[in-house]
Amino acid sequence: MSRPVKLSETEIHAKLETLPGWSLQAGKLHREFQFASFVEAFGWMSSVALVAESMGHHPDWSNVYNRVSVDLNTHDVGGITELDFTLAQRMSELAK
Ligand SMILES: C[C@H](O)[C@H](O)[C@H]1CNC2=NC(N)=NC(=O)C2=N1
Repeated sequence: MSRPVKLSETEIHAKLETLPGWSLQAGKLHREFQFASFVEAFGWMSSVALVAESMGHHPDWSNVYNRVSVDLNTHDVGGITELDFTLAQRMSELAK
């Protein structure tokens, strides 16, 4: 696969307009997800894990009971790329 391209801050802010709930925090795409229960949160994480593995692109995340805190960036280029926006979109869709 070709190396993903690091997006500029202007590009990131423009693309964030289309992603409700997500923001730029400490150079990463950030969102806090909340679910009805631990089982729902963990079930969502399991679904996301399959998507992430198929993309070869993985979230930084942590889970406390029914909440999951997510940060996305592309370690390989030290910034945010289209891969992060694609994963963010899939995460939001799976949480609906
Ligand atoms: C070789 C492997 O595909 C790479 O190290 C992938 C794995 N998952 C990854 N996930 C994230 N978030 N960023 C990466 O740069 C990255 N690189």
